[in-house]
Amino acid sequence: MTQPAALHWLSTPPAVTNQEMRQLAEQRQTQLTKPPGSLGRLEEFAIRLAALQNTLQPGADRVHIAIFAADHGVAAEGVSAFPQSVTGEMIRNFTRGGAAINVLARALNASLEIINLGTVHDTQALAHVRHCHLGAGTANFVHQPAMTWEQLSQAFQAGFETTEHAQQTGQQLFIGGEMGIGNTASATALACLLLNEQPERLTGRGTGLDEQGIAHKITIIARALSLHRPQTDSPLDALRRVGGFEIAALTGAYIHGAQLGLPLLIDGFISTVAALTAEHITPGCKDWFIFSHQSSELGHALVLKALSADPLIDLQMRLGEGSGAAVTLNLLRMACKLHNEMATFSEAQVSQQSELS
Ligand SMILES: O=C(O)c1ccc[n+]([C@@H]2O[C@H](COP(=O)([O-])O)[C@@H](O)[C@H]2O)c1
Ligand SMILES: Cc1cc2nc[nH]c2cc1C
Repeated sequence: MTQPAALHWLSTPPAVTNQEMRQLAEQRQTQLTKPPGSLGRLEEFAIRLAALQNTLQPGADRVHIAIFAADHGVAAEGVSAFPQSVTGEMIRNFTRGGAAINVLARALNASLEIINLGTVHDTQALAHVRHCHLGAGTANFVHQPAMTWEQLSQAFQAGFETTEHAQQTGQQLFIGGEMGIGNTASATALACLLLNEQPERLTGRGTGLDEQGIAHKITIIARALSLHRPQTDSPLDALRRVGGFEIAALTGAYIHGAQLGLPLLIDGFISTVAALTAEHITPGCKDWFIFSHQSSELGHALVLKALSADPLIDLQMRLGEGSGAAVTLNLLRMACKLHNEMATFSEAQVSQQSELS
């Protein structure tokens, strides 16, 4: 089977960012009571959000966080430091409020949604989880494509619905997160296909492999690439062959968010590979991405570079769950407050003239 007609929406171009609003916001920054440029990158964050939100009063108060979870067939190859059962166990933890992202979402007063795209252990009995069961995890991509076209299409649909709902409920910003044991192997293989890279340059520790574990993970990814590389004919096909359900759903959420003109705060390595995939499938999506942090996963720096991204912070985090993005939210909120609430030189009757001019 080839690409299903249900994916026709992927060819809708991303929304256009408002350059006039960007100029107005830049102008306002020069009028605020501070030496020009003295708020450093905070100035750029507010200017960027003003252009994306099409307003001189940008904000990041109404934020929706969606965590996409799924299992990976490639976990059978011993590519993670943790057993596959942890994906389902962490979904239960999310529903009980005990994971890092629960704590952050509460502290930030952000809404949090958990979507299970397909795990080995059934979580149907859990309340507060959106179930989109596409299978008991993906197939092992060392031997065959991870997904069928139908599964890929359904994962995209789950992502599409998530950003559609975020937009309809008036969110100012969207954070996508992921959880899935084995998904750094999947994201690494996908980045290798999209960027024509070798796995040695991108493969990292994930949840905590040692050097021997990393060497084995590289061998597994290299084997998968030798199977899929000659047959892969598009970024969408690359995602179907070596991606995961949650990576596909995130990619769909990003593409539709960009089409809607919803600013998207991108988390760590796996989320950035989904963002890269979105940009390869629907060029121009990256105008809507704000890269939150640089993860300590080896491949993240290279994938960020491929997107010409300069993330807000580097705290050497490597958790996933949207946690790095959530941690940067207060920076964006402060940037917006400063932009919106500081007095201008004329309002405060402060001399704007520099001695040098
Ligand atoms: O976001 C990151 O940069 C990141 C880096 C390494 C690991 N993770 C998380 O760890 C899990 C994948 O690690 P692994 O070793 O099982 O492939 C998955 O649940 C991710 O959310 C996340
Ligand atoms: C415990 C645990 C929590 C996580 N959250 C995201 N990925 C994870 C991986 C593990 C192993």
